Amino acid sequence: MSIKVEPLKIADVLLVTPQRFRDDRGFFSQTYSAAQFKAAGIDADFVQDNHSLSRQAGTVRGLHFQAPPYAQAKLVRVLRGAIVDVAVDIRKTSPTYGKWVKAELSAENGVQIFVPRGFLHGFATLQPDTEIAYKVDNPYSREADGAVLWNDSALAIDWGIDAASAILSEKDASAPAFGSFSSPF
Ligand SMILES: Cc1cn([C@H]2C[C@H](O)[C@@H](COP(=O)(O)OP(=O)(O)O[C@H]3O[C@@H](C)C(=O)[C@@H](O)[C@H]3O)O2)c(=O)[nH]c1=O
Repeated sequence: MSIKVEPLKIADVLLVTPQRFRDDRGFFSQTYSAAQFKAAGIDADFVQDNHSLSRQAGTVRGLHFQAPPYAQAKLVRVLRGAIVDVAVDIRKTSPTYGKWVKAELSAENGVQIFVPRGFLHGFATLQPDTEIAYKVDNPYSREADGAVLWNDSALAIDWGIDAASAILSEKDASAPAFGSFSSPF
């Protein structure tokens, strides 16, 4: 059993692809192994697993963060359908502050993304009935939960969907602009 780990352009954000053992029945895959992630230098003690379903293609969830002491690293994968997953660097001392990376994750490709603490995170669904599962290394806190506007022109994220028909929660649709956001990291 092995995992392939590839840094994205912001090198702390990683694509992790676990091996799939295929046979006539389908496949088997270890989607998370503490020992292997540790050996690969991925440093997170996950404490909560999340699962969400987005009914319509073009649903956007994000851009989200939890402020310290509830900051969360996330390990995201797709169970059904496909997403474009985006991470924005909001570490104030980082040379890539305000820059983003993205990756396509699908049930088919089995690719996972590791998003460290200190990033905004969001995704857009590319297929109907897309389900994702993700691990986080700090519990949910309603008070620490925050958002930045997903399609802010200052961030200029290429989501690869039709922005005019994107489906958002009320909270995400009215999230503050990046320019008026003060990063807690
Ligand atoms: C994220 C979360 C939400 N909730 C509740 C709060 C609310 O009533 C309901 C829906 O919450 P939200 O609208 O924030 O769900 P959602 O928009 O799916 O939020 C998620 O988006 C992605 C992009 C992330 O990165 C996650 O960390 C999380 O922020 O679920 C929990 O109880 N625990 C949790 O961990």
